[in-house]
Amino acid sequence: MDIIVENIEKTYRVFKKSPGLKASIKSLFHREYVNIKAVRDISLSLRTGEIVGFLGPNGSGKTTTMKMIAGLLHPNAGSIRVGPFIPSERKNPYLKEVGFVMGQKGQLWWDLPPLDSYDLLIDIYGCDKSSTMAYVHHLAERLQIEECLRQPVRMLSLGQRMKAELIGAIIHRPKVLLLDEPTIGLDIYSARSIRRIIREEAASRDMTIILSSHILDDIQELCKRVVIINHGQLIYDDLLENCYRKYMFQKQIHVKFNESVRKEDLLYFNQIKEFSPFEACWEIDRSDVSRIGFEIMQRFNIEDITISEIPLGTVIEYITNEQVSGNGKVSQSG
Ligand SMILES: Nc1ncnc2c1ncn2[C@@H]1O[C@H](COP(=O)(O)OP(=O)(O)OP(=O)(O)O)[C@@H](O)[C@H]1O
Repeated sequence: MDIIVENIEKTYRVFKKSPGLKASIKSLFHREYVNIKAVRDISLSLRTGEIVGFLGPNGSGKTTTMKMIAGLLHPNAGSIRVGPFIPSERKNPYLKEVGFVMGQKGQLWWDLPPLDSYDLLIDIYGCDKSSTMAYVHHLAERLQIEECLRQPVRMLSLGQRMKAELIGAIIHRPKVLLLDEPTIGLDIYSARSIRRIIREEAASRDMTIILSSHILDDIQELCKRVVIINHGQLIYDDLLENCYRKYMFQKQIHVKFNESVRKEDLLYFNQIKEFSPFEACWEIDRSDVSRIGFEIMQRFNIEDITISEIPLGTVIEYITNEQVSGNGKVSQSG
């Protein structure tokens, strides 16, 4: 199912109360509100089956945008269409096509075992009971949480709970999946198995997915395209490979020294990105890396040296800073 978002905006109206008893009493008679502009004029389109990564600092408006696409919030301006549906109308046929995982907030009932919640969800979505339960067990086996399905959710570990939440979010085989920090706080094995299921399920039915994550492995493993949101605005939209290409002409040289060094004594001073007396990191043009690496090794008493690509996190940081300072243009993937 395709998703077309045009010029959406969302402002929250929040009750403002100053601290103290006097202010509390005053607020009983005179309430003051402030407006928080969470999303300002975001436009975006996704083709059926596309998986797009949402990146951006905390509070930049990613969750708010996803909630509007899910139909949980109404935009103050602009429009959203998902396939033939307008999400904010919250019609049942749309709700049956969309799944939402919120890493910070579960949809499973806390005191019930996941199986009981799944039973209720099967009724709510009107799914066929036996084939859906077979699907649940198939997913649980692949996620290795079969033995957890009969324990109350509150007794599960974070990783087990997130896996159970993912099953709950896709139990009705939605065509659109919104994932907001699905691997937050998980160990690498749990995060990896969640990513594997998302990838396989997406491919098996051409699911359109928006994935918001601060875990860059999630983005690198699952998304071909990334969107960066900052202060409620979309500031970048392009293929992930183009993000890399933009900074591919450089590599990083990380050096650990055996003794303390002074920054001003180091070579290629203006290409140093990080420094502490025992460590330094340079960003150097690819063609100069071996020559400069060799010079550093000859000149200093070195414990360790590594040469690597610029990490995605750093690339994203550069792109965000560039867009904010007005040096770059928002890219648009076709
Ligand atoms: N229910 C709400 N009521 C009032 N303000 C809200 C509400 N939800 C979010 N906000 C505010 O809207 C802005 C955007 O928040 P949002 O949760 O969309 O950001 P985010 O990019 O998802 O952040 P994070 O990466 O931390 O999850 C923030 O300033 C936040 O404080």
